[in-house]
Amino acid sequence: MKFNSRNPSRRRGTLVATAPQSLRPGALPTFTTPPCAVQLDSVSKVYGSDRSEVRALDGVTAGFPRGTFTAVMGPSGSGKSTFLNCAAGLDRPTSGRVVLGDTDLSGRSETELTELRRDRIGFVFQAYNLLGALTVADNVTLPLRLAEKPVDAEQLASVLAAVGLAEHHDRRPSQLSGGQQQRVAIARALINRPDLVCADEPTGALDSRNGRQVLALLRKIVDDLGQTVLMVTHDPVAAAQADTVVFLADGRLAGEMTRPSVEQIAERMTHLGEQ
Ligand SMILES: Nc1ncnc2c1ncn2[C@@H]1O[C@H](COP(=O)(O)OP(=O)(O)OP(=O)(O)O)[C@@H](O)[C@H]1O
Repeated sequence: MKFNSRNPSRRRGTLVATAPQSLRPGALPTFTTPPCAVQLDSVSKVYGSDRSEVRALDGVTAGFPRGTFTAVMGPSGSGKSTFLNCAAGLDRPTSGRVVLGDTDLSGRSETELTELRRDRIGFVFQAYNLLGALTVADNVTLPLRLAEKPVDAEQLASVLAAVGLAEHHDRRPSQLSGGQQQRVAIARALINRPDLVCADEPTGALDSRNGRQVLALLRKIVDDLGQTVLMVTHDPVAAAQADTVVFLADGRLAGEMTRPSVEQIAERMTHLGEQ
């Protein structure tokens, strides 16, 4: 397959290294399982000011090794979307830094961040965000065309085959089920062979059968293609597909679990909600 495996071995065990908080300025924490697709180093995000200030993230340090699948969970308002948005360069931390591969995102211009996101990060959203006027093939190759890169027919075919949509090349999104549309979105996220795939509630709009298929596909792109997936979810069933589940509470890391069961995740969430 041209869409090549970079990490066929499925990694388990400690995924997120929560480094000591007392880092010397400018130093990245030492992670036990390098290299990381993305690292957050003492990242805080504050919205508003003075009395309306909200500290959405509070000194979060975490690293996500390449070829791993991580779910981010926490109560509503705990900072999950802010965490994902900072990791993906969609939002700028108020302090701390985010390093994508070996690229520090701090101080980058909006244009540079836009290009980094376009070229190196794949996004999958709850609402699919496909363009209804375009065919499946044109939706999938849009990131390439926006970057003025050539569209390689073989690459397109292999990505569509990887998500099980080879037959639906010329269909419009309205001619597909919700699950199929989300698989188109995943193919679009993969077309650039990104360093990181960020998924925000990717099964939130799907019934359980389609949701299971999408989760199995996210698992497959990690196991077979060596992709790195960071997924925000409220759903313990979805999170149980991940190698590691990271919990947030009040903008801070509140622990992690390695290959937990649905029941273990649900129980942990119940206790987080009580805090
Ligand atoms: N643009 C913004 N302006 C002001 N406050 C914000 C903004 N975005 C998020 N917040 C606040 O930051 C905190 C964290 O929000 P965030 O959306 O990251 O949480 P979440 O865990 O993803 O929540 P949910 O599960 O409900 O989607 C919340 O208190 C939220 O109200």
